[in-house]
Amino acid sequence: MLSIDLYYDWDAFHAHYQTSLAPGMTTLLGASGEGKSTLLHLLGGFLQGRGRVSFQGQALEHLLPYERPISTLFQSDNLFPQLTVWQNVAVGIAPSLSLQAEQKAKVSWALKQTQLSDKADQYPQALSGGQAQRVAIARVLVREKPILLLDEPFSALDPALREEMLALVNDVTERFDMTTLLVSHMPSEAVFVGGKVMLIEKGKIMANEEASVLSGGQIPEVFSHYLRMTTAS
Ligand SMILES: Nc1ncnc2c1ncn2[C@@H]1O[C@H](COP(=O)(O)OP(=O)(O)OP(=O)(O)O)[C@@H](O)[C@H]1O
Repeated sequence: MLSIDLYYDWDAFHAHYQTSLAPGMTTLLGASGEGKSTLLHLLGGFLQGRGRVSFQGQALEHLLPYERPISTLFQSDNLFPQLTVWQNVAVGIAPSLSLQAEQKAKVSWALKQTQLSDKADQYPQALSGGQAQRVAIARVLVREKPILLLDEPFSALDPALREEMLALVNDVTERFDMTTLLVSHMPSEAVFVGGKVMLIEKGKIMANEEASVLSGGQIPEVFSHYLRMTTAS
């Protein structure tokens, strides 16, 4: 269980995130500027907030980003352009890139899982957007961190490819019993991936429900305003 009770202030933005996440997929919805990315940055340790965050009883707030049991995937720029695909994954195990035989086998395994074995020697510039994000997912696999944070990583991809990537994340989450938090501004993504859905407004978690509530006949009132806004825009 990932337990969150975090405060963050920036000018007129006063966030107090209070919730807990069970293993599995959770999609974090909310309009622009409501505080989705801020929450991910606080969890990842890239922003300094106040309060507590713990995973399976272990306090995380004093840990540096690389010490936390967390991998983060951003919208873009997840790869090092000067490194090959293989090296971009290997760097998740050892920044020096000097790997033991067993670790090398793990990189090959992760590339196979993400269907990138034939791209191992290529550089990121030669990849499509979807392939580049798959490399980033392969690195997540070798890092073996139990928490995965995704900040709209597939929003630049076309809808079919986006679904393919979401299915891959879903599969990885299930197989490795991960706790995955996906930032999105598309309610349809929450329905597609299943699991839980959270709604954020002005730095507060307003709802944390089964994602199926968004596809049922009776959508909870708390989501109605947000859904009206997204369908209107
Ligand atoms: N370092 C910062 N510089 C400027 N504004 C900040 C900073 N940190 C937080 N904010 C404010 O925090 C609020 C939340 O921003 P955040 O990026 O988390 O929202 P978001 O829900 O992820 O939006 P979007 O969907 O547009 O990415 C914004 O209103 C923003 O003005």
